[in-house]
Amino acid sequence: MVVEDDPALQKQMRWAFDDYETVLASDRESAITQLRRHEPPVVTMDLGLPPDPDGVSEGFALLQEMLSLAPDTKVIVLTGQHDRENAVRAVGLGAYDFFAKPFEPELLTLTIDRAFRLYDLQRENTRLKAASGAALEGVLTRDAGMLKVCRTVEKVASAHNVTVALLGESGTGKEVLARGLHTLSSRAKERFVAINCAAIPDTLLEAELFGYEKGAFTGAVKQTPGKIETADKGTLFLDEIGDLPMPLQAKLLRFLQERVIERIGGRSEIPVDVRVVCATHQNLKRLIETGAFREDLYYRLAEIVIDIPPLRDRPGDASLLAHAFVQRFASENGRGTMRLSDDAVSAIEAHRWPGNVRELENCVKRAVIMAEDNRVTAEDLGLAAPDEALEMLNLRQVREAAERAAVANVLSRVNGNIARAAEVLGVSRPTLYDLMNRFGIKKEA
Ligand SMILES: Nc1ncnc2c1ncn2[C@@H]1O[C@H](COP(=O)(O)OP(=O)(O)OP(=O)(O)O)[C@@H](O)[C@H]1O
Repeated sequence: MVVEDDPALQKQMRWAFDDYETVLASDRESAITQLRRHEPPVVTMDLGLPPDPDGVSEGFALLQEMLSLAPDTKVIVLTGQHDRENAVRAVGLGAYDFFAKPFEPELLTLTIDRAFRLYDLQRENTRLKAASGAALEGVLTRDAGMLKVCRTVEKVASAHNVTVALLGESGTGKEVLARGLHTLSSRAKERFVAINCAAIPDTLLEAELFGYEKGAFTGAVKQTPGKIETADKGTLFLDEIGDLPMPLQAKLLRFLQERVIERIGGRSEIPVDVRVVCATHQNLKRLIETGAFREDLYYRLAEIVIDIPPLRDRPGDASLLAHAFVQRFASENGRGTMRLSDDAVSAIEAHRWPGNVRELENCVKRAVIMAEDNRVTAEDLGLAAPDEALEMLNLRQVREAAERAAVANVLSRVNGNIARAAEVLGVSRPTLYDLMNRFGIKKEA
């Protein structure tokens, strides 16, 4: 798409880019309409657009609107000569590149070619990721919320000193994500050391975390480094951090501030370089209110907070995971190929899974052993088969329901304005009328 308000220049650009299919727009409104309708991979845009052709306010407003509607679009901003400031600002906002006017068409074409290539590669990458089902090593999901969590983990991984708090119900995959984070980080070659603060008695936890010198207490027969020290250069995963007793909270806070530890009974300070990832199913904010968790420690631990959705809020994931677990346990148990019956899949999708992925994993493990033949039924899983027939869920029906909801929603938001609704939905007015007819939606309703 070429966004340019000067008709002569518009024509010249269309001619210069005749290798591409080009759509034109001359102001913000028409550009957004075209963006919605054609989803152009690459956009060139002038910053000076009416009603502010000599300023940049309209151009920047359009740039931001386009990138929030279609973040993958590669936008090349055309600026005035020597207008470095606006060029840098545009790239800072997410523009792909900038070019000073007047431009040489051959040079701009090279940049456009590159933008197309990048767009295609990113598309392919997204497609491959979706196809393999592996959003992050060890993490299976197709749910948008969970995929977003994975993207956040990927981003945070490269900031190798930032502490991360993973919050979510039991069994949602906090440890899997912590391991994924470690594997993607520059610390991947070093150790990933996990410790469950709830599983170790308070009296032993300090020794476990900080280590001890020989003779520090009865039974301390030899010098022993703690988990923090063992994780040096790597990642320390503190699971169930909400269960850390108060005195140890103070000690952990001191470590996070100073980055040195002292073993129990030791005299020297040992510097340790670790990234700390912690997790809990508890509500830390509430623990802080009741005085059970230190607020200052929370802010040290939770530089980045990642909320993990429970399995019941990830539509489709339960059956995706169940199919994968069936394959894994069938081959581990030497049962060849096994599959889930239709009623089993329906029952899995209908169940609420209070214990999340762990509960599902255990349920499938047991069912694979219990199954009479190579089919795992709802009964093997110990779940009631819901009445809902599988045929109810065909794609056409789902698509139609989604289309109907979108049309109705947009129409009510634009107060029945057909032209505006068609624009937002990226369809022509006749198409919108067809859709309304088909779904029996009235303009006024
Ligand atoms: N998205 C996923 N894909 C594949 N396996 C998963 C996924 N999420 C969790 N699992 C598996 O489910 C089990 C529980 O996951 P994990 O131990 O990471 O949960 P958790 O949130 O740390 O649980 P807890 O709070 O009880 O410690 C593990 O066996 C893990 O391998």
